[in-house]
Amino acid sequence: MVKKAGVLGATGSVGQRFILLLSEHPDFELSVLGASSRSCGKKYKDAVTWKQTSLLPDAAGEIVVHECEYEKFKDCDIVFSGLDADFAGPIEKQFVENGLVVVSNAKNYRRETDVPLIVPIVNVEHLAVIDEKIKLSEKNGIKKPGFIVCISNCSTAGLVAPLKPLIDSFGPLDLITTTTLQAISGAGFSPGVPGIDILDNIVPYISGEEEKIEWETKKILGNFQGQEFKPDFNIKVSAQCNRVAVSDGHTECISFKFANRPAPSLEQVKQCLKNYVCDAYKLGCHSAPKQTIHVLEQNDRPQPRLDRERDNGYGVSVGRIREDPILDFKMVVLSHNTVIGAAGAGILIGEILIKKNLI
Ligand SMILES: NC(=O)C1=CN([C@@H]2O[C@H](COP(=O)(O)OP(=O)(O)OC[C@H]3O[C@@H](n4cnc5c(N)ncnc54)[C@H](OP(=O)(O)O)[C@@H]3O)[C@@H](O)[C@H]2O)C=CC1
Ligand SMILES: N[C@@H](CC(=O)OP(=O)(O)O)C(=O)O
Repeated sequence: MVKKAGVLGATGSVGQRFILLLSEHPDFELSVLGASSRSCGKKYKDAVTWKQTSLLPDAAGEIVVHECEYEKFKDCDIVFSGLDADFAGPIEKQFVENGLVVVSNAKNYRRETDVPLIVPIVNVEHLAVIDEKIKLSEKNGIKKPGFIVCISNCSTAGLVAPLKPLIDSFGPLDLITTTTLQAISGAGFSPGVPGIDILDNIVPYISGEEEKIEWETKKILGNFQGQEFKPDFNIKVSAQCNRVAVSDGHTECISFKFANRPAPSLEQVKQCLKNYVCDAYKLGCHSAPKQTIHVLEQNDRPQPRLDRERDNGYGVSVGRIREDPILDFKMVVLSHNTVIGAAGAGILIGEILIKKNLI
């Protein structure tokens, strides 16, 4: 059965990507849109400053935008949130308390010990916590409890995607370093990155980003007991983040060292990444990438403009895999920040929730 979907923050960078991905999606019907009081009461086509390279879908353009009040969304089976993090906290909390299922891009609840932080091509197993939550609520007489699932930071998604299969095959990592080259769309549209700052330039600072990558990686690569997540604090992660003049697609130069000796060979690392099939694909999810990790052998790839659309933006590209004279290996990773790093991840999580009968 097709599920009714709402979108919070529908006019923003992530929200617009949600609109594109939900229009003509076989599992979801786009039904309610929410944004700030600046947009509410207007048709979506009049409220939004559309910045996607695909045209605004006609049907979505006619939907009237509401304020982000849960009553307006009460018929939704799932609500995807692309809200500005300054406002997401209380809004999403109120939605969950009133029985709604929220899949959020905002950072506000990512560190809660009982909230799954999901990269849907990496740690689907963490959704077991939701299963437990639902069973417990049902025992207490609550039929359809609300819950929230958080989507990770976009650079964190690109980092953990190739590392998880390596950990599964060769054991834990000891050290990880990443230097990011992040696209402009990652900074959102209100106000967004001013042209004068980014043209002919690189900005070597993104507020809060390094801390998020360093912490979220440990939760996603960690475990859970009962309903509580146990981040893997044994992994040491160091991130340096830069904004570059690219529209979409975050690039990361990553180095890493395994905890166990001897480390695998270069060939074993490449083969492991090539062979990885994510659980979402095994579940038969519509948007799951057929090839989760694209291992590129050309010396000058991946490149954002050429490689970000692999598997419709749900696949991650990895190139220049080589031995590292300080750590074990280094490589360059490219992931689409608003697809597998944000809205696409949300949609894929929604598809997984359906497959697992959690919505
Ligand atoms: N861009 C990316 O690649 C990624 C973004 N994220 C996260 O996703 C979220 C959205 O980011 P992004 O799309 O880039 O941000 P934008 O600034 O582009 O969009 C923000 C959205 O929030 C709405 N909004 C702002 N204030 C309010 C309010 N007071 N009440 C209700 N709605 C409000 C805006 O509506 P209006 O147009 O009416 O002002 C707009 O729809 C953020 O939490 C961000 O950190 C996460 C991963 C990646
Ligand atoms: N900070 C990211 C996007 C983002 O908003 O991340 P988060 O959801 O972790 O706040 C970027 O600039 O590219």
